Amino acid sequence: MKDYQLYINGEWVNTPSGKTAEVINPSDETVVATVQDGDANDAQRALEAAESAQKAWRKLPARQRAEYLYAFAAEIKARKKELSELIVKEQGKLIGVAEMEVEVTASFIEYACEWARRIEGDLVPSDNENEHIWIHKIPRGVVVAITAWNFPLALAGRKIGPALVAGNTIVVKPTTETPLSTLELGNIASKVGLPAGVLNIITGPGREMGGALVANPITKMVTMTGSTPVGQQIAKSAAENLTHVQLELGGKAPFIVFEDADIDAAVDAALHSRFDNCGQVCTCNERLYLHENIYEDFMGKFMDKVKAIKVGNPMDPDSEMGPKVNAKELANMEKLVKEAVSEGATLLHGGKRPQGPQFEKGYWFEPTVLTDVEQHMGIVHDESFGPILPVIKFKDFDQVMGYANDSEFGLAAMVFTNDMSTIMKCNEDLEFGEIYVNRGHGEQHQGFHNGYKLSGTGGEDGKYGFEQYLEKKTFYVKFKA
Ligand SMILES: NC(=O)C1=CN([C@@H]2O[C@H](COP(=O)(O)OP(=O)(O)OC[C@H]3O[C@@H](n4cnc5c(N)ncnc54)[C@H](OP(=O)(O)O)[C@@H]3O)[C@@H](O)[C@H]2O)C=CC1
Ligand SMILES: O=C(O)[C@@H](O)[C@@H]1OC[C@H](O)[C@H]1O
Repeated sequence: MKDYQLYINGEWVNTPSGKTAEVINPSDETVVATVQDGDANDAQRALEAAESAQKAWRKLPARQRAEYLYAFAAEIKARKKELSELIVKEQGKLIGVAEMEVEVTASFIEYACEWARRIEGDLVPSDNENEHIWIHKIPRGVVVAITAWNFPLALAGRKIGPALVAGNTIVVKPTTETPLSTLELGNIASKVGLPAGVLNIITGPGREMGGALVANPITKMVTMTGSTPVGQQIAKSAAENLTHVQLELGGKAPFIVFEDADIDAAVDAALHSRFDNCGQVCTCNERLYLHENIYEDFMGKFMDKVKAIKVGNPMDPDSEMGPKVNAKELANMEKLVKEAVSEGATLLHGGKRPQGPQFEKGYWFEPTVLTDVEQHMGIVHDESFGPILPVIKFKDFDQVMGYANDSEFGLAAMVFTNDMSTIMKCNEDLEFGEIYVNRGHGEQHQGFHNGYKLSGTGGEDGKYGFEQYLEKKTFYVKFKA
């Protein structure tokens, strides 16, 4: 079993307290590895290393910074087998999906590298004679990245790439649940010769270490992916130094199937957008709205597929759904189902740990479908972030728009219809940052992953996500007295 350390200033070091934390395999509750249980002092050390390294890193031509990151991405791909198996062990993701996650991590970084020659400012005419206005794009300084457990490596790459290409340096604090694949990026940084201090990776409890990273005046930007309550805490703390924040938080995506939809396509998309990665994706189909005239047809086809989902060992290529990430999340699944039934919902399928000796250990939960659900019920408003799907009938466009927007979240929505007028009205009326039409969820790097309301602020990916990592500096240049 490996005992990981902190990666600070290009070296592997222990936290002075000597405290460690265990990382548990969600499939069988065995200990995968230990990590340092770091604290605020380690946060300070990492921030100082990043601050010192940024002075030289920012002076490199962006193209040279990108060369380092292209090599970094290539090494991630070269270690695909090791990294994907580590992701399965720490998070319980299916091996095939973990392999995709490794590819996506490299791809996030390669996409960021494409911006190296596109960090463009403005040359603006002045109202004064013999004067120019120059607006430069410059790096912010030291970035703190705090990540969640559902795509641990990809979420880290999504932030490391743009942060470093833009000329910042970074301190990454992965979640305590799934830190291992992110820590391996320290070995990759050393392998490709990334200058010491440019990338730092530290582990420790979010409240203490994460809180210390956010509150420190060395930190010039915090980019965080995680829950809304923690994101709100980070925003409050960052306000003390007016630190720039980029928050990707919770969601409660509606999946709306209109009467004229392609039912077979909608069934397939609704299934994968709910149950892939055991429902642990921020843009998951968290509530299914079906027009009353296609309800029976849709549900007949949909339930056949739900019942056929093979829950099992994520290392088995035939498995179609693995476990929840930890005991706390599993308990929350059981709580949400119990509450929904007590409010009058019908448990149509699932709702409990699957039967069998292979499921006695681990955090297993069956694919679950709830019907006879009313819009006021808690399951329609509280994010499950797991394999639970409430289903609601609707009569017309206005009713379902009201249902969909009746949420404190505004990250993603999915809509199935072949009517262009309906699509355009959805574009007008839906209060979500990311809308998928006639397909399931799944962002692309050149888009913009942007949450409204309590789903976040700032957004990431694409041109607008890259811009978050840059500050502007304006010069008024009088070139003749
Ligand atoms: N919008 C998006 O793109 C995504 C959103 N999410 C959301 O994340 C949630 C699940 O992920 P989960 O990891 O449980 O989220 P959490 O909010 O619990 O944790 C996210 C990160 O924040 C850290 N943290 C916790 N408290 C603080 C604090 N006070 N200050 C600074 N950092 C802190 C955690 O550290 P530690 O774990 O060590 O406590 C972790 O690294 C779901 O709500 C899901 O919707 C998930 C993925 C993508
Ligand atoms: O954060 C999420 O859950 C999604 O944005 C997910 O993270 C990395 C993958 O590329 C996305 O599907």
